[in-house]
Amino acid sequence: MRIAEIHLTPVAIPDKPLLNCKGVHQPYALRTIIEVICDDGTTGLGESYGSIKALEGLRRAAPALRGLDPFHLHELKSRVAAALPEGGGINARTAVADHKLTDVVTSAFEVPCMDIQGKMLGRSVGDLLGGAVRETVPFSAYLFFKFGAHIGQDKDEWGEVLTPDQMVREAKKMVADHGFKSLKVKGGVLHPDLEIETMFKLREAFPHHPLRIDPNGGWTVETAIYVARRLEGVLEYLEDPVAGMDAMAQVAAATSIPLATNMVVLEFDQIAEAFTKRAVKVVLSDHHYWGGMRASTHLGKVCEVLDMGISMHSNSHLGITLAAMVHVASATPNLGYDCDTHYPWVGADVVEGAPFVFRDGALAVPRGPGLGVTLDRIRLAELAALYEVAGVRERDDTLYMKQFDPGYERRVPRW
Ligand SMILES: O=C([O-])C(=O)C[C@H](O)[C@@H](O)C(=O)[O-]
Ligand SMILES: [Mg+2]
Repeated sequence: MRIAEIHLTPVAIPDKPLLNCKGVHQPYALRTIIEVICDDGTTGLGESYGSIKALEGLRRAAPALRGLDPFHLHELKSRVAAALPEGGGINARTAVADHKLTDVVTSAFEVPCMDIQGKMLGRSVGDLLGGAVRETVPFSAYLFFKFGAHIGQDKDEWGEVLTPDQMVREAKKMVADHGFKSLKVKGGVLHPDLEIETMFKLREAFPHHPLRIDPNGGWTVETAIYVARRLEGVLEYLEDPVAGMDAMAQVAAATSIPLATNMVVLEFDQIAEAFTKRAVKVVLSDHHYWGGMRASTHLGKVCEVLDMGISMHSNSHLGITLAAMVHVASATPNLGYDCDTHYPWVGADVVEGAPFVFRDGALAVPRGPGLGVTLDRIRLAELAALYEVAGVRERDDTLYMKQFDPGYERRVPRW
């Protein structure tokens, strides 16, 4: 059995005007849907970034994968590395949010290859990753401050969320809709004192929910230490309060709150430094840039050995990604925190039916062979058509923010 064909379909998904320290989400988030078809007709599904750089990498690598045995995942990586242009090779960082293009592209094709393997064997991807150690995977509510509406559109169902009380209202809706048992706030948006007040109000409204805040490196070391001192005993972890490993180490030394990251530890080479400098206590995995689903479970093992915790990062995504995330989470024994997901913010999908319904904040691990999801061609065609008219080709939260506030400047740190 060999790979015969690969189809790459960029899609646009309607998104909400969610705020972060760089700006605001555009009306559409971009993804690429990947279909890998073997010579016997077995098809594997994947989902990755939709940026120009990622698409370019996927398009370059795809022809080099023809003839590959879908079980040969080491060869997959070497073929991908060889197919990417110099500078996009194994050691080069890229515009894909600073991730190695080789890892991004390898991962994008590893998922459909493992979907194919599972379909051939009649086993789930979780089984191929060592077997699920849990039948359901818990997620946290991913809470955002947000504008009430996109430019030129009517107010969305969530309305404006720009105050601590409005955030509590958003959290109540998220929890009522999906039953989440922990709460993550995207911070770095309002003045830190208001974000501290937000966390206290969430604590009051949800006395038993673990809480986290993630300003994406948007605070100075001084601000981060100030916030951490105020929130001692309130947070389960503080995610990327500051930018850079040394700054993280400075903050870590000043607080007992564990620091988590998806910004300073993005690849295996960075773990030793984070460990030595005691900069990070919890690493957020993400199969899209850690090199795939298998690599993500290996990351779990490394964290276990180093006595670090492991959690899971997300970006705006659809159901194929969610299936992969759930399988990885199910097969990572030491995953000790509820995973992130943007899924509740996305009002569309490309998979058939509604396979992902949160119960008590958790998703059942799909049982079907492979990933356990089926492509809905009508939905795929709709989102592919949306990509053509969306007018968005790159994520640029700052550029879009300038449409709301022409004087807005991106500053890191912001506060
Ligand atoms: O944990 C994180 O850093 C993220 O989820 C990154 C995302 O890009 C988030 O900041 C967003 O969607 O605005
Ligand atoms: Mg983060």
